[in-house]
Amino acid sequence: MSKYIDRVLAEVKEKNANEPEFLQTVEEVLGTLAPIVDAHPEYEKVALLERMVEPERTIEFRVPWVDDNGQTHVNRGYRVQFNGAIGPYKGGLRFAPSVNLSIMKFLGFEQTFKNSLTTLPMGGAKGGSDFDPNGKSDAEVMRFCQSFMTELYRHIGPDVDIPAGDLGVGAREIGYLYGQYRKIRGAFENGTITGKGRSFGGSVIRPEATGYGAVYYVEAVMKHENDTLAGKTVAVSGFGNVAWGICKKLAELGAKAVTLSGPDGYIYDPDGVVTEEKINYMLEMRASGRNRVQDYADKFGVQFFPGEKPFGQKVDIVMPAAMQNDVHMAEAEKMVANGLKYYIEVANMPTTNDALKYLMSQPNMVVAPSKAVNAGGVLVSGLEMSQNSERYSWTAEEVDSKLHQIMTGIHDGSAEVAERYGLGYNLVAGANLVGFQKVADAMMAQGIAW
Ligand SMILES: NC(=O)C1=CN([C@@H]2O[C@H](COP(=O)(O)OP(=O)(O)OC[C@H]3O[C@@H](n4cnc5c(N)ncnc54)[C@H](O)[C@@H]3O)[C@@H](O)[C@H]2O)C=CC1
Ligand SMILES: O=C(O)CCC(=O)C(=O)O
Repeated sequence: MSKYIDRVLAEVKEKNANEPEFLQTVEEVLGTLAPIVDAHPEYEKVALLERMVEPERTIEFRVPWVDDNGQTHVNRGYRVQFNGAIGPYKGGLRFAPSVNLSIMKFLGFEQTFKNSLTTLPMGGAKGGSDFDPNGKSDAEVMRFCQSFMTELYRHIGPDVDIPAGDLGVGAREIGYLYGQYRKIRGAFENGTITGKGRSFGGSVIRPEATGYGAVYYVEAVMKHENDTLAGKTVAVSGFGNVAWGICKKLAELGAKAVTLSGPDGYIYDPDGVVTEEKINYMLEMRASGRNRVQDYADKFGVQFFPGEKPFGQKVDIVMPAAMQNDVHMAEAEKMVANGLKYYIEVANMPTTNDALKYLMSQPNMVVAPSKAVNAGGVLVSGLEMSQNSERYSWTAEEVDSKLHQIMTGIHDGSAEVAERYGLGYNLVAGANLVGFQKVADAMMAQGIAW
């Protein structure tokens, strides 16, 4: 690794010692950038990396709300506007008790390179709150969203910053957030939020986009490996929005997800989550707010493994699609022992750095990085922004074909750049190098404005 990268990493560790998730992603990304950074000694003089690891702006605010019993609660809200060099800030909002500044910064940093990979003009941001929508009534979620937006609105706009959903924020929350934004702004400025309902400017395929995009990426991997998706078994974790899109597209293409998971454990369904009834039931489980995957096992009479993760099942493909750091060394060792060939990250940073390195060191394993694999969500959000600007809606075929084409391009572009730098079929390094280069070029061209 270059001396410059080493120095910046050491400084980041010192400055952000209490932000483990942020340090983890910075270490992972910077650890792959030497081929470009070494070829550009001019980066050091203008402190390009030092600027890239510091958010342009971090907003932290109080979110008071009243529950159904009249009791007031206070949560903490965040928006981290990480890097706006290639476009307005763009990235989702996460509502989960685990949300803190470290998690917001890791997600904003990742989002910057992911958005660059999509080829669309979007900078990187992330936001959210330590509010847990699970177990809350609709009215409580609405009051929370209204209070959250009452502060957030002054920091966002169609050319400034465009939030969307992420973990814990789906169509319902986006509706409430946009309703309050419209009220405060006094204008139908729907290009400020994506993931909206169809009746007020949402794009077709946005709910499915992250999962569909991930499967399109897997198709491109299969093509590279002279293999096919049809007939493959897949271990999926999570049962939320992204897992749902994955299951739908896999079923359509003749493969099957055989596991789903939640905080309570995982289910194993040997027939696959392939029928319309099972796939639709995932939506019901998510909407119930119970956050329990055991309900699937009870309804369809399949095995439930309480307190366990699904990664030890012998399958053809593993796709973690729930939380960060779901896969540690113990899970990685099980996958290797099972002879797994395809490890496809979907959730943001689902793998610890030591487990990721271990998996990447296996000669017969293909490892695909989340910032490329899950880019379909923000990509269709970008297409939603285009449609809102045009005041026009594209058809499902138009959106889906753009999604398919760009996801294939993300895979092929990452593979090509990794080969060019002599790294072989290294999709992790390839994605980082492609994502970084565009942001670096834009920052260099814009001077030391930030
Ligand atoms: N929604 C989107 O468009 C995008 C989401 N992502 C990432 O994909 C992942 C999943 O997001 P969504 O499906 O949107 O969220 P979601 O809120 O719809 O679902 C999250 C899932 O994770 C499960 N989960 C929560 N805590 C868990 C735990 N401790 N152990 C195991 N499972 C747990 C929940 O039960 C739920 O099934 C997240 O990492 C998110 O950042 C990435 C790109 C876009
Ligand atoms: O659609 C978006 O803007 C957000 C997507 C997102 O949060 C992500 O890519 O992690």
